[in-house]
Amino acid sequence: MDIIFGRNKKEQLEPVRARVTGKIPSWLQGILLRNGPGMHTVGETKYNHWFDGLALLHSFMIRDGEVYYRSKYLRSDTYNANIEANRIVVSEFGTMAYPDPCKNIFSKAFSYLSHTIPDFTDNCLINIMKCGEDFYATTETNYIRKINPLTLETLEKVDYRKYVAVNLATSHPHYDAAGNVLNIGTSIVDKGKTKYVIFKIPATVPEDRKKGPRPLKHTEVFCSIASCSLLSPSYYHSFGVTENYIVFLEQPFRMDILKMATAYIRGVSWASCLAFHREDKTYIHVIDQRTREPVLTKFYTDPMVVFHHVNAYEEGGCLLFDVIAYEDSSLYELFYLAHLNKDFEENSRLTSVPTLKRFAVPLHVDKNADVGSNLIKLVSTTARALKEKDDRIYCQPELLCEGLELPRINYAHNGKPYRYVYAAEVQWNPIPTKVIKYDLLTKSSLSWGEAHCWPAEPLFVPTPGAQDEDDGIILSAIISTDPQKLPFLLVLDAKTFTELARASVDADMHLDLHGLFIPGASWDAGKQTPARGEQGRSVDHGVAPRT
Ligand SMILES: CC1=C(/C=C/C(C)=C/C=C/C(C)=C/C=O)C(C)(C)CCC1
Ligand SMILES: [Fe+2]
Repeated sequence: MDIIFGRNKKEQLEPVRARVTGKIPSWLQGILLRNGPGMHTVGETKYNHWFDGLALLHSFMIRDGEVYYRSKYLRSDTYNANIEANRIVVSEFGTMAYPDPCKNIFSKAFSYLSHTIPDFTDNCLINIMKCGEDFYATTETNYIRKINPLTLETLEKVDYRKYVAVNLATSHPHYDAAGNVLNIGTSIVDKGKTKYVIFKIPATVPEDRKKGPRPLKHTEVFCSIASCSLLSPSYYHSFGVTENYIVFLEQPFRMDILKMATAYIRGVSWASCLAFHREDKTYIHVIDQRTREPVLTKFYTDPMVVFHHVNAYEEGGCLLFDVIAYEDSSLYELFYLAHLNKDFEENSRLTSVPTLKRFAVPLHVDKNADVGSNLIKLVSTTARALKEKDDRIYCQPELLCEGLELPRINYAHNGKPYRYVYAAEVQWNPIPTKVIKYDLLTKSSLSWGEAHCWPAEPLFVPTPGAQDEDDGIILSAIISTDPQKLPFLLVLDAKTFTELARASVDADMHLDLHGLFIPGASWDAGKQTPARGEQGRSVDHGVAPRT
């Protein structure tokens, strides 16, 4: 596993042509752009956690049946400072770093104090976000980094706090049909309050106002939700939207702000300030997009940890939402590199298996309904919502499928009824071995897997003019631990899950996290410039909004 997690990856600055076997559909033209951690050692220093690794962007440019690959480390301030010092000098999720070991006692004390309100990292390693015509590498702090999607060059550093009062924001924004971005972040003890702030970044802005980081300047707060606790807000990684609602889970996996404020002095990581409170509940917040107000009914469920929402939609007066849920926070524990690299099989067992669960929330609660009655009358789900005596509603999910993570859907169905989930198959071990397609209607699945192959998140790209939800292809970057096998871009028929093609790349590819597909875009492999003037003309976020 050291090959996958331990070793620093070499960037591939010059585009390298892949060896294609099979046939890539001729309509598939564009760039698959992805992000993930690629470097875990700087000089003599090592990160502790896989999510700490320095962001390595990579892209597969697909044109006329050919594929070109390139990769480049994000030149974040964090990357530059580390490389210059030849050691880790910026703290990440699982690693607390000390920039100035030789300073005298006074400057050390000052450094401690200035870290009380920490300046987080700009090592944006999780995902790629599209705002208007611009692309950003993202993590979960207040920083995002603009990038050139064609050359993978790092551009300006953007501090969300300039536009909206958030200290943290997710790497999983949603996009509406016009390409407007909807995201959620946490505002920590601002004016005596801790809240979750839902904000919107418009895809387009009026001509005369096009100055600065354009769409971001026009960010607006959509709605705020007060945190249950001032000093221990929930940690969350994503949220859900339907046509008219937003669903946000305030889960009992919480950040302890006082612990965070003293973490630097105590020499512990940010990760050690997160804890799962198995004695607490998970609160389900539902926001009406039309009024921009939270629905007043109190919905809750059992304690759980959710990283990825899959989809949400409305049916028969109910809001249904599907998530990958865990019974504890063991997933984050397992990604400590010490667990991943030694005795992999033994040390990397999850104590709870990721499970696809469907929740149903009644949108109109009958005040006269009996206490204990189930308010969900849908035939399509066994999920229940039980009325309690204080008018609170306890939601019991339907268990749909076990052993999957990194879910994606046909994004044209985001917020709407849907049938298929594409995901990586994981069982008791967090590293995916297969790509799967789960059919929510028939509760059956199809899968692709190969010995010594480790697939990344599968991404769905629709066939032009597609009729069926699964009319398209699946793209996944596969790395291999077989020294005889090169890493490759896998192209599957989304309907049948048969392999259409693979494009093997002679490069040091990393296991990545998330990304998107930019249809139509292409760079000239030789000149490294956009070809056909189609740069970022439209985008699929796994994929839909055509702006
Ligand atoms: C640096 C930093 C953070 C980073 C979190 C990261 C990097 C999370 C990655 C999560 C992933 C990849 C989940 C996949 O399911 C926090 C805790 C937000 C806050 C403190 C500073
Ligand atoms: Fe994620």
